[in-house]
Amino acid sequence: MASGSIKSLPKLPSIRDLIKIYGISAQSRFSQNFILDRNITDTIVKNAKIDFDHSLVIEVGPGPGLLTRAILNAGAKNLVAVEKDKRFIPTLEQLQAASENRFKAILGDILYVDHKQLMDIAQNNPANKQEIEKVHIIGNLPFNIATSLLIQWLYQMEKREGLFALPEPSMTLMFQKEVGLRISAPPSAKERGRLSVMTQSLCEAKTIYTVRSSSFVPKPKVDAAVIQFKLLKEPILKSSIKTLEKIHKNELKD
Ligand SMILES: C[S@@+](CC[C@H](N)C(=O)[O-])C[C@H]1O[C@@H](n2cnc3c(N)ncnc32)[C@H](O)[C@@H]1O
Repeated sequence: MASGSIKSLPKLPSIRDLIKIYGISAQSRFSQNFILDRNITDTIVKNAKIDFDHSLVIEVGPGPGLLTRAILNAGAKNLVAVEKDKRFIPTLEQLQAASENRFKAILGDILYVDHKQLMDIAQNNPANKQEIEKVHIIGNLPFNIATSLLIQWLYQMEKREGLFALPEPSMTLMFQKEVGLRISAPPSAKERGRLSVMTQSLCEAKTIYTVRSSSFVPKPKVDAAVIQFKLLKEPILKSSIKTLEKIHKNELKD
């Protein structure tokens, strides 16, 4: 149920039915593993504790849109999603209409999308009545680009570029569990490695939920973990920018 003056979405066809109606089969080149259980998407959004009243929310890879529906039902006022597979655009446009302008989906690649374009869309959103005060990025990430995307964003966070120039950036992102464990590993953990150090030198990173592989359609080989990131007010290791720069330029392989 949405909070405040925001109305819940009207009754919509189920995601399973939409996938059938549009004849959409999951494509591995887009790392498509869908969540079709509403309890899981609702729990992810609840655990993300997003300040919907003041935040622009960006969703990566909405696909058929169950997580998107959960975000809107929880009260998002300004949600912009980037989806690379054009087969989902008609279903996302239906959701856009049902959301009374609170949601806009664009066709694009999250690795290359212009962050200024996302902010312009959000600022021109007729449902947006106030200044954007914060940004929250959320998504069940396509696993094949998840680590590169995180490294790109850490690099941008350190420089406060693009979306990360907005105040108080935070993120709720789903990774393969083993990657999530590395990202959030404390200093004494066996999973601790470069990804943990780079992430935690800039952000507080913690696992807020785990999802079994059997909850996805099609079922991937491994379970998933949802990690919450909050940018630290003062980065711990200022030298991490050098490592990030090298990785960003593909000079290092993780
Ligand atoms: C793991 S699925 C998640 C789908 C949906 N959010 C869910 O939770 O069921 C990843 C989604 O990201 C999309 N995607 C893959 N690569 C992308 C990219 N580079 N930019 C934006 N979206 C991408 C896929 O088409 C797919 O919809």
